[in-house]
Amino acid sequence: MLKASAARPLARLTNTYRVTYLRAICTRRSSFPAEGSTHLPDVTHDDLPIVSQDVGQVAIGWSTREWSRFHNIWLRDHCRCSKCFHSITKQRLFNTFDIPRDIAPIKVEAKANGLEVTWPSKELHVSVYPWSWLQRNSYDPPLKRPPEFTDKILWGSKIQQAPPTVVYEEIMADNDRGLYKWLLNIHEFGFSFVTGIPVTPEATEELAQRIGFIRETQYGKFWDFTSDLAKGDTAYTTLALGAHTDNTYFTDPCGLQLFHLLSHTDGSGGATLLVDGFYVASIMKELHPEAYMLLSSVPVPAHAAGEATCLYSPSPAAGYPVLGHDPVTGELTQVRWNNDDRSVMRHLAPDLVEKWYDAIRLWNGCLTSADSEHWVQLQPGTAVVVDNHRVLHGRSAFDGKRRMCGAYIGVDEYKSKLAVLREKFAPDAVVQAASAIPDTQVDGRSIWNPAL
Ligand SMILES: C[N+](C)(C)CCCC[C@H](N)C(=O)O
Ligand SMILES: O=C(O)CCC(=O)C(=O)O
Repeated sequence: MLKASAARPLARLTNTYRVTYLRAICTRRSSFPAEGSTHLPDVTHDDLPIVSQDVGQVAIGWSTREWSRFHNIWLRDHCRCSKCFHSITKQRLFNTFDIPRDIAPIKVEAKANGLEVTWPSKELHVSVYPWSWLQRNSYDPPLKRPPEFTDKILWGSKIQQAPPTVVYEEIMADNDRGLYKWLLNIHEFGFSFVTGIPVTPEATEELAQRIGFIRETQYGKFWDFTSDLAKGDTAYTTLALGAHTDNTYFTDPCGLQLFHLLSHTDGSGGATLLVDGFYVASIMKELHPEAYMLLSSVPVPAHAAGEATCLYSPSPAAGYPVLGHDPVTGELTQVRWNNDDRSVMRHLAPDLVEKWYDAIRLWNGCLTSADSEHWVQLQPGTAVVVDNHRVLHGRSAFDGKRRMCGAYIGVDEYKSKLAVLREKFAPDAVVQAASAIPDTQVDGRSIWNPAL
């Protein structure tokens, strides 16, 4: 258990690992502008905001109490007229560095479609910024934003009462509705089962490719494996594997991992373990904040060295902390944990060694608790996909002949497909509001898409 006396070594940790903002995370005190400090006002055409020019800035009065200020250079840099922004490729066309540092509008006007700014230039140059886009991107102050997307649903062992599941046929249907449901499951729960899959590697590979192209690694592209050590990894044995995330030895661990048990004969065991790393991290943050901070700041080196032709370790070589956070919002964004693949802990300050081992002991205790573990015996025809940045997986030991197939999908491919399906099935409020402005929707994608 970490004692108060850990404060002194942690002070050194503060310097070494820039723990200042991490400390804010652990004590739930954000050093970031408090999101939601201002309510998102509702702009309707009959009460346009008040706009005015300040020194170097444009001020927008959403209501008597709520104002936003945008720097002139920021507004000019974000012009999305057809001369400044390629409406098909969605790339910036003009040279940001041609903007005079002290640029100031000739005039600013509140129009039904948004803020209209006329800039000094040889030929008339007018920029239009939709009100909803300005509200979404207000930075001075940040305005309360509707939830970017559906929230994550943290779960423990009780998930077995209603595990997220989609039927194969739905996913494979051309209308993409089943595919969207599947990816929403993964976004919300960090995993999803798929039932009704033809029990072949070919059908399973086709299923994986509905999300995006398969991520090839030293284990091959689409894997069809058994306990024959065909590859130099304990996954290719009958051994039990504790809860882990894959690819801790890669700088960029895969985003999704799909497993489909094709057969298991002449033996038993080989049950699949799922643990919601975000759920377990939330418990650690509440019960063991100092341990949480260590797991969030001490880098953990890892390697994959079982193949003569490969010797993987991440960049930087020190690796990454078990718990990764968004440097802007401070939210937990990634769990990286595979104690079997962990390399020599050569970066620990001497007086942190025991504290770090205490921290991972607490972490392991929470991971392996009955409240966290969801065990399931996969059957041929049912696959499981896990978000490898959140959900840990493992398996019990087994004997007999066990054939498992599956694939990795890169995290960016997964998030890109989900974003494209969102455009189709759950268009963003800003995009909807801006669609009234002509020429903003090109090739089915708005130039005001919040992802740009
Ligand atoms: C390719 N397949 C998934 C079968 C095996 C992957 C090897 C697992 C490795 N120890 C890791 O944690 O990344
Ligand atoms: O064989 C299994 O069920 C899972 C193996 C595993 O954990 C892995 O390949 O990362």
